[in-house]
Amino acid sequence: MDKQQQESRSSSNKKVDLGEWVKKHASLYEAATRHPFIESIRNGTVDISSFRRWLGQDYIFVRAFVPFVASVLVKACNETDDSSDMEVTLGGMAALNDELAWFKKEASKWGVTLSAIVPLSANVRYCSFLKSLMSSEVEYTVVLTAFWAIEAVYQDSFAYCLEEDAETPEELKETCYRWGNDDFGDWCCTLEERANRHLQMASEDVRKKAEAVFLHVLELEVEFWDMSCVGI
Ligand SMILES: Cc1ncc(CO)c(N)n1
Repeated sequence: MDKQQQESRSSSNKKVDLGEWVKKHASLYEAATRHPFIESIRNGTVDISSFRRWLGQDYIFVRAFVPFVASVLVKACNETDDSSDMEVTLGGMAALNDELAWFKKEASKWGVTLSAIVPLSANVRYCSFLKSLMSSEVEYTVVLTAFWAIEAVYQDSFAYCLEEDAETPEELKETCYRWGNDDFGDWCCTLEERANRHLQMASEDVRKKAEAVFLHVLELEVEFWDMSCVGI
């Protein structure tokens, strides 16, 4: 192998993984997972009208998330022959079925009328970003990265509200548990492993796109939390 070949081989073998990106962009990751809204749930000072706003808006988001996850599933089936990829995404789809039912139940508990919710602008922006990722032009590695980032932010944020020293109000624990539970944590780890595997094999160009999408998801998550606590 000549030097040039060696260099190109070593650059394609360069260790890239999502954990490295979390470290590299720690302040943005922290802004998305330790947002004042999440801190207010964790310390029990949460404004209930903010929580209700978040609940209604997130229901709209999850409805838009379903076709996005379906598009990831289609790409998994078309672009890889590894059945683990299909299975992890299919597991995510199944969980969304439960999640929509849960939103309806939770909304009635909090007196939120889901049919009357108008999406706020941060939500509209996030949903149109999801739509843009559904295009067949967007590589599987890139959408898998986005899928992981979207789920990981919720997992990390809500698990934080369930830590031993958290003072999360009893009536919000079920919500936190929905995303903060260990099974969902394990599933996110599996998704992360799948995404890492594809990132390792990807071209530099696709890795760059995946990193940009990761950052954009974090920004949109921060805006989504911001939207939930306007006016307090
Ligand atoms: C805004 C937002 N991000 C991530 C998730 C996780 O599913 C969600 N429900 N809502």
